[in-house]
Amino acid sequence: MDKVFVQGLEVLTTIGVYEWEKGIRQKLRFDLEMGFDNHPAAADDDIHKALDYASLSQKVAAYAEQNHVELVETMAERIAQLILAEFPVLSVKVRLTKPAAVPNAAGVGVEIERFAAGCRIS
Ligand SMILES: Nc1nc2c(c(=O)[nH]1)N=C([C@H](O)[C@@H](O)CO)CN2
Repeated sequence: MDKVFVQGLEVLTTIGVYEWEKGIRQKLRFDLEMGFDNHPAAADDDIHKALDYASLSQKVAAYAEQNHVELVETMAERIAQLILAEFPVLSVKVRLTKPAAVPNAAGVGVEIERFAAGCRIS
């Protein structure tokens, strides 16, 4: 399956389990990979037939900045559902890193993969 990806999309937002985290903004890094048929866009050299990674990145960043949750799991799930709802993708993989959460770790986080209805390959 063809892919369109967004690597290292950084967003500042309020996220965390602990009280001290609810009054600050922390950096999140999104790595996104969407299953999408790139052939029609390539055949016609037409952005309207492509999955516009700029528009997708803007929507993901705006959502993450404006919506505050406790868990990275929750944010990753909501971002996956947002992409599936708003873009004609077959699948989406969301890797969400919280770079400064654990001292001496370069990053911690989660990775999930979700599929559009009827697109699950087992
Ligand atoms: N599986 C998770 N573990 C933890 C999370 C989380 O979102 N998912 N969050 C925290 C705290 O918010 C942490 O990031 C603060 O340093 C702890 N564990």
